[in-house]
Amino acid sequence: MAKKIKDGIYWVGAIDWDRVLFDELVTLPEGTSYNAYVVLGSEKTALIDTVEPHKKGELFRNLEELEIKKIDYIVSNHAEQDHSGTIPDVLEKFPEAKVVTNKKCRDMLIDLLDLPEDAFQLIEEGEELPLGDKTLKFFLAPWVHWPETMFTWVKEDRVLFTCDFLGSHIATSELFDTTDENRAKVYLETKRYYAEIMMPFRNFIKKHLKLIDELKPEIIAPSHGVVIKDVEFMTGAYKRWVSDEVKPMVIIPFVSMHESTRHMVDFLTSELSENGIIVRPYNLIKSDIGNVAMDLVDAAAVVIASPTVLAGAHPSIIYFSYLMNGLRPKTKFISVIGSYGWNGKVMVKHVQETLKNVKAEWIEPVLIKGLPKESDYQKLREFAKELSDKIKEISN
Ligand SMILES: Cc1cc2nc3c(=O)[nH]c(=O)nc-3n(C[C@H](O)[C@H](O)[C@H](O)COP(=O)(O)O)c2cc1C
Repeated sequence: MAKKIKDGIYWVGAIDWDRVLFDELVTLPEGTSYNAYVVLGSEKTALIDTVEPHKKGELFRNLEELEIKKIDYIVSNHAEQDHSGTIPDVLEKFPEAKVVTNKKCRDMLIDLLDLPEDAFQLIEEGEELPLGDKTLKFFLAPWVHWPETMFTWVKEDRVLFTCDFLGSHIATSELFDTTDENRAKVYLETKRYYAEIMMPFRNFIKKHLKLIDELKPEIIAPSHGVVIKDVEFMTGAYKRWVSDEVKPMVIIPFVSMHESTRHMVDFLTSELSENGIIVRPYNLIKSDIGNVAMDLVDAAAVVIASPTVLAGAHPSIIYFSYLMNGLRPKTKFISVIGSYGWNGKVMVKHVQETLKNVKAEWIEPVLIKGLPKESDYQKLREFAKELSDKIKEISN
């Protein structure tokens, strides 16, 4: 069902209620949506992005419901197929339409969708495209996810289409973020989206949050999840996430085969809490990596806890470390603890090599042979004290 955002601006996307995994990587506890929009000017009609190809039927039904007979422009804000994948079908149905995007996005769409070069109309940063009584304006937003991403602004209505930026994976029949049912979910799922997708680009995002402050949109319409009316609340949350500030919190992602490392984790957890630090131990065998990523957004420290396995760290620890290395959180301190049978140093080296892009201060690891004994607990107590003091120092 098409949904009205403002006069002449409609949501025409699709809701994927039971999708559980995105990019074969990211879990979707709330499903997701692919938000396409139409902007009906007095002279021209623009479609803003499309939907995942398996949902194209819903997009076409929504266009029919609005009795759209002609599409002049298909604006592509981002080349990824969950937004662009139905462009070839739209072009087939509306052959007179031009795909409007920047040069980089055009080149990517040609590669990803095998579109012909003459299907495109290129725009530059700040260029305007008149639709009659409405005008589109384009802002390039390179690396606000991919290198070709851009935003589309409807000047007269103060609506900003930001594609993945400020989006959230939520399937809901409610269009806006303003219902009580949506509010709680929106904050959480927008943070999850930031953690899993946007965190590596936090320095680029800072610049584009400033652009949003300048534009002062009434409505932000991203390409996943709900349409945002409470712009200040959501950009305020994003500003905190991309800032250099951290919470006095330690995440302990851990694996333990025979409980030795787990005893270390339990002891460290209680020591750190006694020192007034928030602690989140995550058993990686049972945890949703998205929840861990959400805490990576603002935790001051990460202590990775692993037994030595096959002359390295446990594979689940390496999976996590690899993701953390790619997500590049603002974590200030990092360390490793764990139990070994005959050589624990190889485990530490394995983790450190995997985390080479994380720019945090390394705290001396604590390695224990077999089960922790009283002298080992003393080492962990000292480790907890050192870490807590460092965190408190930067929190004041
Ligand atoms: C499959 C397997 C492989 C292991 N490989 C190593 C190894 O390469 N080097 C080592 O020092 N210990 C190795 N160990 C011994 C464990 O590191 C040791 O038992 C440790 O205390 C286990 O910690 P946990 O109780 O937290 O699982 C291995 C143990 C298992 C079960």
